[in-house]
Amino acid sequence: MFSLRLRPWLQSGFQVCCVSRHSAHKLASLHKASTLPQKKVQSLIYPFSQLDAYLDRSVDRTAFQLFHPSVEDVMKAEKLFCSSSTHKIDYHISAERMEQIPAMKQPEVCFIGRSNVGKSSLIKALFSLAPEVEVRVSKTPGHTKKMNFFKVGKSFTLVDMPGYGHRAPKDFVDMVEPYLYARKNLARTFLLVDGSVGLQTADRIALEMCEETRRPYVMVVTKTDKCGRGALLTNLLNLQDVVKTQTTSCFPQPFLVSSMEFSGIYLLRCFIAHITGSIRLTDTSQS
Ligand SMILES: Nc1nc2c(ncn2[C@@H]2O[C@H](COP(=O)(O)OP(=O)(O)OP(=O)(O)O)[C@@H](O)[C@H]2O)c(=O)[nH]1
Ligand SMILES: [Mg+2]
Repeated sequence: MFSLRLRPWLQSGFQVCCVSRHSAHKLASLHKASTLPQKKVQSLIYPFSQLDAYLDRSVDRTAFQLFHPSVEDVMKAEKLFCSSSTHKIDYHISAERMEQIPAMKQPEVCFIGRSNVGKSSLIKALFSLAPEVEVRVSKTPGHTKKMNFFKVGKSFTLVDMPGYGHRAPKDFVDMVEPYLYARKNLARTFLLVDGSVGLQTADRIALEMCEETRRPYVMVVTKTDKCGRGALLTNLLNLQDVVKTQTTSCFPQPFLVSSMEFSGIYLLRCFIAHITGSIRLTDTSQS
């Protein structure tokens, strides 16, 4: 069904990545990345721009570009992700139960998703400008066992959650659900879905759980470097249809990221800075 919405000449074998993994570590900062050709910088900041050309003209693109800040705003947000003596980015605490988490004033955002979907890798990529912050990632599903809190100065807190599904902690639901329902300063939940395999049954269950909480959440499509454009677009359109027809609290724009190649990381930093009230966007009328 979705193939009708892709350009017929799209070959699914083409990789989405535009940057070799070799140079990926240099891309932690947009300042450094801006030495790359303009077109590459654009597609690193706004990953959807790479896919746009492969979509049939009949497809409505609006939802994919709702949050489209200026490069200046993206740069402004980047500063928040750099540690300094007055703005420390630090691991804060780990907890297995809601009662173990102290109340905090600063807004919080959390990352949930299936085991191995790339939650910890995404937080590590977001914190790549503060490499002293240790975020553990692993090839083995079920690696993150507790809710891990990271403070970004006095601006906001990021929470890395254990995954659900394969090898998830047995008490995952007891651990995470009360947090999603009751955490007062939770500004947004980011629900991660693996872009190379698309929406799975466990993802649909998580989506329902997010809907039940009636709190705002956002879909993040991970590992966009891992499959061809055809497969990624098919999975993305499928997800978009689910968001459009079956959700009420989900932000209509899914965020595309590759934590390996930093694509989409700058935009997500800016979105987090924006929704936590940490920056004021200068100009959205042109976007
Ligand atoms: N190709 C590719 N691999 C990725 C990406 N993000 C994560 N991975 C890989 O996916 C595996 C799992 O990554 P994690 O970040 O530990 O996943 P997680 O969701 O935190 O997993 P749990 O803590 O077990 O729930 C690791 O081998 C990562 O290197 C990505 O953007 N691209
Ligand atoms: Mg993890």
